[in-house]
Amino acid sequence: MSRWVDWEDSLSLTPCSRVLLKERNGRIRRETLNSHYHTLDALIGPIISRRSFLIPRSFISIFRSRFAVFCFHPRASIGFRVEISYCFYNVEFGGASCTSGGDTGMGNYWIEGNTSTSSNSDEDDFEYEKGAFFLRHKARDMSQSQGRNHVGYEHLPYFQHNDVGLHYITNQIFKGIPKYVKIVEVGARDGLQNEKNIVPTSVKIQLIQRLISTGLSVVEATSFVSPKWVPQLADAKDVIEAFKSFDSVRLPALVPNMKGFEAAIAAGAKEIAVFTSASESFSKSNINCTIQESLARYRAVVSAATKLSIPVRGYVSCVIGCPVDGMTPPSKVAYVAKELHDMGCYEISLGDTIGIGTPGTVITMLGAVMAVVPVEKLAVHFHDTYGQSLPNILVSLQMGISTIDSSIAGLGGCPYAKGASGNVATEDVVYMLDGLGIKTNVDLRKLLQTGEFICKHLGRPSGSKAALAFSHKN
Ligand SMILES: CC(C)(COP(=O)([O-])OP(=O)([O-])OC[C@H]1O[C@@H](n2cnc3c(N)ncnc32)[C@H](O)[C@@H]1OP(=O)([O-])[O-])[C@@H](O)C(=O)NCCC(=O)NCCSC(=O)C[C@@](C)(O)CC(=O)[O-]
Repeated sequence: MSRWVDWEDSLSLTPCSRVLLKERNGRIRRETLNSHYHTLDALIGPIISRRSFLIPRSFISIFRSRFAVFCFHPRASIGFRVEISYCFYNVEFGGASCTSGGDTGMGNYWIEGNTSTSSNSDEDDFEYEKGAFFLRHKARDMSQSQGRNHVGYEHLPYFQHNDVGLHYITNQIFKGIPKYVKIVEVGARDGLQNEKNIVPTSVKIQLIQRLISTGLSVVEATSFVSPKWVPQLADAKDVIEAFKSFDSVRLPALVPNMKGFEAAIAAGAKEIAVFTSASESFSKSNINCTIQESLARYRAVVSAATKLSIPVRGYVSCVIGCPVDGMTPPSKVAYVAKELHDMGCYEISLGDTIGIGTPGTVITMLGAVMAVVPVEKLAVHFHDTYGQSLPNILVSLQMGISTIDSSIAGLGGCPYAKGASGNVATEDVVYMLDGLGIKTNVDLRKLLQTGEFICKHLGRPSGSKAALAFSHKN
């Protein structure tokens, strides 16, 4: 009752499956899985990574060796045997050898536990029934509704490469990168606020619905700012009201003062964001007050929100530089971030509003902020003016940041920041994170379809490089 399978074959081991690890010296170690594994490389990588005897170089040599893996059904002691001839993407690390613990490089693995066929049906389904909306779809229904020219994305080889083992591999180089990243989608607010032509409220609502359906857990919905300053978001009340009874996803709204806060609460907002700057000139041009005045305003807003148990996110703009004041001292960013943190903001998003940051300047800025605000309370918010967003995100991940703001199709820009271009595209961020083996719970395929949807409405190509590349392949 055994069969041979290739190492690329689907495995689908569930949490609590037990793995017996047999070393060449005959010693058997028992491991209990704490995650799902669908491929052997995903399984073996994390197991090895937990073992103190392993160093990265020996990891490579292990993967060049042959493995025998036996999988047993838990209730019957029968199973299948897997023999893996592992060539690690042709990567050669010359002279690699195992060190302490000795002889594990040619080890065998025996696996016992639940082997089950995996079902993707959960991923394909999305279903919600709340407030003014009633949606009950399969993802493909949504795709069909986008018309004949809709890009399918189903057959892209990319989608086969997302697994946990990848994180183990990338973590060898990018030490300490998080296993999970929370993406804060800002397309419906930051993405649209700069649009000249007013986007119909129904389109904004549809955009938010689609963004939710991709798996995003935070979708910034709108701003309760002066409609004279930002006419595009004058329908904030209608947008928030449409999602009044949504509980599963967080839909924060920006507020610049108490007036905005009260309007947001009246409309049914369950989370808000306040925004200030590390540059005096930008503060003046964006919210018509000094940094200190804005902080005083926000203390009142955060205090009122806290009484209602409304979480408040804080933004600091111009964390690298300002079009008027020039480069921003990192100490100034740290000061403003700490003020927001101390007044009760649960998370501080650091915005490179005009997108001039490079990994070098980002490291310096983050270093200063992390000295005064815990890293788990920080998010990064990059605009892609100089094409530096992804390297900036990568370096932020290495520094321990695990919350990233991004905008569908790379939409965006601040109307009060000359030279500010679009935000980093969510599609590009998810593509990179997937490629690093970092979990986001976001379905790239649905994201691409959502980007296509909004770009069609805006009548322009996507600002996402990944979206453009995928659409050319179809
Ligand atoms: C802050 C204000 C209101 C001050 O604007 P002001 O003109 O100094 O305010 P005011 O108190 O003198 O009031 C003037 C008028 O605005 C009204 N007003 C006053 N407050 C509100 C309100 N909340 N909602 C609606 N209306 C409001 C108020 O009632 C009055 O109406 P009037 O009597 O003339 O008819 C204005 O400057 C403003 O709305 N600014 C917002 C600008 C903005 O939205 N910028 C983009 C967001 S920030 C960003 O994009 C950066 C970020 C977050 O993404 C991160 C990054 O990339 O860096």
